Amino acid sequence: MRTIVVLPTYQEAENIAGIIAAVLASPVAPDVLVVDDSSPDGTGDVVRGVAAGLPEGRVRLLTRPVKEGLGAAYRSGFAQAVALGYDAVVQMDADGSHPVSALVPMAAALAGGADLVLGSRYVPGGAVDDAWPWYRRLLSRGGNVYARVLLRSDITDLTGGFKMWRASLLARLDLDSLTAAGYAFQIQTTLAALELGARTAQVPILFTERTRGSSKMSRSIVAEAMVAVVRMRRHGAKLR
Ligand SMILES: Nc1nc2c(ncn2[C@@H]2O[C@H](COP(=O)(O)OP(=O)(O)O[C@H]3O[C@H](CO)[C@@H](O)[C@H](O)[C@@H]3O)[C@@H](O)[C@H]2O)c(=O)[nH]1
Repeated sequence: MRTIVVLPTYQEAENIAGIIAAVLASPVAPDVLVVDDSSPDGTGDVVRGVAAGLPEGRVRLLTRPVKEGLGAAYRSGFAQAVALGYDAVVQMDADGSHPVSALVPMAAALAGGADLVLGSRYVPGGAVDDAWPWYRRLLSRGGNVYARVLLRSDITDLTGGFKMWRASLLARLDLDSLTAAGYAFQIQTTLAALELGARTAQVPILFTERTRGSSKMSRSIVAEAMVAVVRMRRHGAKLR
């Protein structure tokens, strides 16, 4: 199953070479597409240097002119991944927070018939490491309970950012209508998949706090998610 891992980056120059190497070494043998919002720290240059030393197509870089949020980066990356004809598309953070080892059980779940496999911190065997600040744990847990109750979903980690998509499902999403800029995009895309009748599976993951660089989480991202979930409850994933 031809797989590509989409890595959104903003200021990940310290992390990106290591995460690319770990992904390429996975038994799933994925290619990589980095979606960089013109990071001023030279993330794009690091990616170009890594790609130059590899066979054509193993590592690709999609450069976007300005920082527009996680959702916009994934919309661009997913569209390109689908257009390139891959069978499976993975989304994950580029800071080492998501375990590359989970790609193997995720791929197995997809091969077993799931259309969307979510790496979950909140199923048996899943966890968040102690280094994650307490307020982030509280925000993550609270945000998931809030979203699950309002959206009546049994998906345990709606806000998580580590997922493997069957490309044919991703191609059916009207990505342009899923306009959340920040992390609400994670909830929005999973809800859109459920609205399409997607078969889902959850794989336990250990989420580990990044050791280099900084989170892009912000109050505006949290506020957007709070409002977006209420609108999704009323209108569905497309917010209208
Ligand atoms: N291209 C681009 N990439 C971005 C942007 N904002 C963040 N990213 C990238 O998205 C990934 C996650 O960003 P972080 O800022 O490190 O996320 P976090 O605080 O660790 O939040 C985690 O938890 C959220 C809620 O559970 C998740 O939604 C999120 O994906 C991530 O796993 C990183 O690779 C980061 O470079 C952006 O505006 N543009």
